[in-house]
Amino acid sequence: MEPSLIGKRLKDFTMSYAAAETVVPTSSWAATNLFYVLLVPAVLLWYTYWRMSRRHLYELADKIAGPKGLPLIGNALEFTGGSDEIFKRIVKRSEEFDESIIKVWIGPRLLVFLYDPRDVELILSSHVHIDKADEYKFFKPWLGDGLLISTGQKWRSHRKLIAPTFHLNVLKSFIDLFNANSRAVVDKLKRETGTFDCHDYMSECTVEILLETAMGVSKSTQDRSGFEYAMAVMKMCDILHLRHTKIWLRPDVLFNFTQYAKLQNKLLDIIHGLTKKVIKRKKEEFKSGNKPSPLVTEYVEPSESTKTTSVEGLSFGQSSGLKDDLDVDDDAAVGQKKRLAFLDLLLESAQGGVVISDEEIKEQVDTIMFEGHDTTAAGSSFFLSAMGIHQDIQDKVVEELDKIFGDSDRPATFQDTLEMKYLERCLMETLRMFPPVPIIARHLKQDVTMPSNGKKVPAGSTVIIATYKLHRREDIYPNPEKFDPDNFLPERSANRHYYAFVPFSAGPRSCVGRKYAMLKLKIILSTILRNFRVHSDLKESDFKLQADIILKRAEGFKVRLEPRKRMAKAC
Ligand code: HEM
Repeated sequence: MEPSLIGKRLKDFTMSYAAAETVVPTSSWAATNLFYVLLVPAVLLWYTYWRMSRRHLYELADKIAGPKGLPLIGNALEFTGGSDEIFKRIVKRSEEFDESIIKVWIGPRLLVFLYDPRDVELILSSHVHIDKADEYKFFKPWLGDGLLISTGQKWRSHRKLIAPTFHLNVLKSFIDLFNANSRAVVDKLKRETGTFDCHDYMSECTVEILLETAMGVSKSTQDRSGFEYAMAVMKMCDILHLRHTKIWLRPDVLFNFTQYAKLQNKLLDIIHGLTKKVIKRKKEEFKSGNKPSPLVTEYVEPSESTKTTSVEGLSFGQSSGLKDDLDVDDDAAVGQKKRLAFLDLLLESAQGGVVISDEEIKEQVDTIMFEGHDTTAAGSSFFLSAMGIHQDIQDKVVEELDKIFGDSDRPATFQDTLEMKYLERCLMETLRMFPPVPIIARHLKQDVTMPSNGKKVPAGSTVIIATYKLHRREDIYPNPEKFDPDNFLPERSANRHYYAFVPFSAGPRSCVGRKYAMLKLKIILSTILRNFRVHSDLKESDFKLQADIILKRAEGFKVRLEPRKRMAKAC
């Protein structure tokens, strides 16, 4: 090619390139503009459609009292600050309203708080409103589809399988282990000379008891992982609470970019590490031919197939008029009935892979380990705090214990726990004032008219049973801020609405560990009080309460112990 021709082509190319350079930005600018011009009406259209599809929800919500919110974010700003500040603010804000049904918007989510026993009964006793609220989904990476979260047929069949493993006859067989662990914690507490946080001890002790009883892992094979596990659970609850209250942490796409997601993964490694280890160990025992032996073998008469299993005069943490599947032995099978501990039963059921899969076992073990330890650790720590404050009440508990045990250092029997009537009232009063699970949330699939004021709570909303508020209603508990165990005298309880006291929830989704918790707590707490006088430098009004899923004292459960003259011998 001639150089002049090459030069011309090059010139043409440079010119057309330069022209293209000016054309492309112009067309891309136009395309971008067009995109935005179309996007804005599309978003507006979608928003209008979304609002219209929720018109019914807004109409009914408008009729429910509640604090005024801001556009788009609603009342989300009420949930800023530390956990204790949020708790205090929400309780205070609720006092501004006379009504016992209060709405709150967190962004587009409508939450309706209930604290009238009639409304609480309608929700908790229902077999329809059993779906857990969307807020529970943050538990999924941890608890999977365990009993706490699952719903429908899966929940029903697993509940039927698991509830009998907390039957009273099974619990009675745990008494020796409850006693041995209670004495072990007393030994550890002897190290404390000044003020300390008793929650750490209660946490470790309840994890160890759960491992030995429900999971059937003997003490000799346990290691320090129990304490590490308990601490990891506490931090996990902090993260879940953050996701409940901070609107921007709710979507996974945003959460996964935060440091909390990284921390959550680390904590889950510790938590699942323990549960996997427990299951593996049990499976190996199974394989080596060491089949689980039944804890008890009962003979069930044909006529007794629907007998109740409650004990006269003992309500196990709920109003004595209430009954749930833990009170009714509705197994139709007659003849010999072998009762297995929780994990033994799950593994045996899984042998054929029909009733429950390996993954489901893991989910249930995670659920029982969490629900079974953090709640009782908080309950027992609040009890000790209350005893430290009310020396006169503590004296009465000890007087009762002296009557039962005299000078003896013997371990407690089941019969002894039945006689701990005053201690039980103190425990119930603790659970009234400081319910370890301060709220219970359900998702409504249909509109529900509340009996207390006839208002309709719309389908699609989250109803929250505000147990903490319900338990402090002045019209039900005169002087509700006062720690008064006599609130649970039979004559006072008899005049109260059954659903005015629901620390363990109630109805079909009540706590499966209710009887286990009450029995275990009576043995641990009586053993501690037989050995120590508890002191507290703070009053209840000084407590900084926070509700990171489980109700806690933000400043820690600070108490002091003074050895009693007569010390129970350690086993
Ligand atoms: C003081 C101790 C305890 C308290 C206050 C307590 C309270 C509660 C409450 C309020 C619920 C209902 C939660 C909801 O619906 O969101 C619940 C459910 C549950 N609790 Fe407990 N709990 C305690 C101890 C235990 C123990 C010791 C275990 C097991 C060993 C346990 C296992 C469960 C399970 C599996 C559920 C889910 C039941 C279902 O949905 O069918 N809890 N508990």
